[in-house]
Amino acid sequence: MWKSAARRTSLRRRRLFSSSAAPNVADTIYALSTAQGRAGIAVVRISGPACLEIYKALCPTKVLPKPRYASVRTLYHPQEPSTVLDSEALILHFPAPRTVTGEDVLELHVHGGPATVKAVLSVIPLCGRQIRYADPGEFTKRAFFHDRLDLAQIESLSDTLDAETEQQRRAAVRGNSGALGRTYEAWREELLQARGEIEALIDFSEDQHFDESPTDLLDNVTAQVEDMLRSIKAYEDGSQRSELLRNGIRIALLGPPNVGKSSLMNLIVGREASIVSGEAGTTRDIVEASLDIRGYLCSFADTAGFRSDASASEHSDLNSGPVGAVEKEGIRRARQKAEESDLVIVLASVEVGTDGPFIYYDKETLKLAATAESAMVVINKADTGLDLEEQLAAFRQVISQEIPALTKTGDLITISCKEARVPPPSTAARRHRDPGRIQDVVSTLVHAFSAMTELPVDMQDLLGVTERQRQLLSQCREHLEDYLAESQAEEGREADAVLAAEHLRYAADCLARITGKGEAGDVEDVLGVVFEKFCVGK
Ligand SMILES: Nc1nc2c(ncn2[C@@H]2O[C@H](COP(=O)(O)OP(=O)(O)OP(=O)(O)O)[C@@H](O)[C@H]2O)c(=O)[nH]1
Repeated sequence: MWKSAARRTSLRRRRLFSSSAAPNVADTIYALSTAQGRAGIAVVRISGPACLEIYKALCPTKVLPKPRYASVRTLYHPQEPSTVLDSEALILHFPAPRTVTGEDVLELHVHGGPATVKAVLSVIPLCGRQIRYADPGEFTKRAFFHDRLDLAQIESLSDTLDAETEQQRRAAVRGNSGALGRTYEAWREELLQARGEIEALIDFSEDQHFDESPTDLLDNVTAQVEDMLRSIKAYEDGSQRSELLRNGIRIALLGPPNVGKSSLMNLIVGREASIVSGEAGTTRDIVEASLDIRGYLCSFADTAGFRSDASASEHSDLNSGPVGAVEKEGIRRARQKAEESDLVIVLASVEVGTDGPFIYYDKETLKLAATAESAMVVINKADTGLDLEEQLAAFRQVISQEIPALTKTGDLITISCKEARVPPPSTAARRHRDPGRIQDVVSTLVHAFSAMTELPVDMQDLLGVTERQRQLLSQCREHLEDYLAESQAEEGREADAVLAAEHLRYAADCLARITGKGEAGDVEDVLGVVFEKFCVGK
């Protein structure tokens, strides 16, 4: 029963490829599956009908190893039997169909010296006919073709190979299990079933007896669709979180000129990415730097200092001179950067004016931070040693009263980039001290990242939802919303069951495109996008 179902799926998948896009499975493909260069071992993977022929040509005197068991063999040149290519290679044979590609697979684990690898790779095409080096991603394409993986799994495989940070890896493995594909497929079948029932009712209700009235049936389907819509919204939300992990969290550093934005960014990224100078307005354009902060990929943007009219009138001794055209453009870009960022750090500083010490900040930067998904406020130059209790209390009030959303990520952090830059007296002290309290900023950032990307334990699979899947899910959601609009009778208008059923079909098609069960044209488009990132040997 299972076998015939699997065979049907496989045949259907074969039909989905046009002749130009289908992998030529009559060819046997091979490739180095480990990285290029000198290594302890190198793995050559072979897939296709000529696996046994290749084995016999390379190891003429020894029987084929037991399936899935590793055996040591000497590899010989297929045309010069006395030439040994590798005296001790490990061979694994996986017979079709339950293999990574769905075909016969042979793995040669050879010594990883470049000459050995080159020698083995060069003789494989001599072992039989229609044997060639694999195209990028061809092993995975064959796995899809033979229904061993769905497209959601292939995307997560691609993400797993690309993962550079711990959090990217965590998001990628969530899609590997196939759970996402099973959910999409279950939803699709549910929609097709509902559509079938509605259509049967339209076609036959007049001459046959049905247990359910058309209204009851539409009501039941409506309840199902509403349920599914809730789940789809959760999946769309999950994808936004996983995108933050996958593509990195964008952080904009905002504040007036000279408060220490470049100094803070350099300290966090650990290098002189941005110019630090006592001259106000040094940073005119966006300076960006990417780094891994405790497993999270982040992209920091140092921006031009804001000088708005409000702060100019309040702190006339710091805001001297009119704002020129270049500075204006810098501020415009900073504003745009802030709007595109996931997290905004507003930097203020302790300054001493003619009337004594004060906290120098720019109100527009606070407002921009309030509209960001996450924000934090940092006060720099806390090394002045001045008593600022009163000013701090007033500043807190500005934040909590005028921009209450800003307080959601916690209290103000006071730091000193200057003290952080002065090397502590000894190595031991360096290990234990953080004189400028820069680590407080880093810890608060990590806390914010975790809140922005966190999902309940039972929803962790949603971290595997990719941007491509999200777009199709949102199209699916729109069709389901259209179904709801169409299926509900309003005053003066009867529900149109035919149109409603069509919306269910469109919604089901979107789900089919996620897993690769769509129509031929769709699948080929999607394959192009999904496979373009794959390397040879995968
Ligand atoms: N006292 C003191 N000075 C600091 C501190 N951090 C930075 N500075 C000084 O403040 C000045 C401005 O620092 P930057 O990091 O260039 O400030 P910025 O906000 O990037 O400046 P713009 O590029 O003009 O917007 C430099 O002279 C720094 O040495 C600090 O914690 N304490």
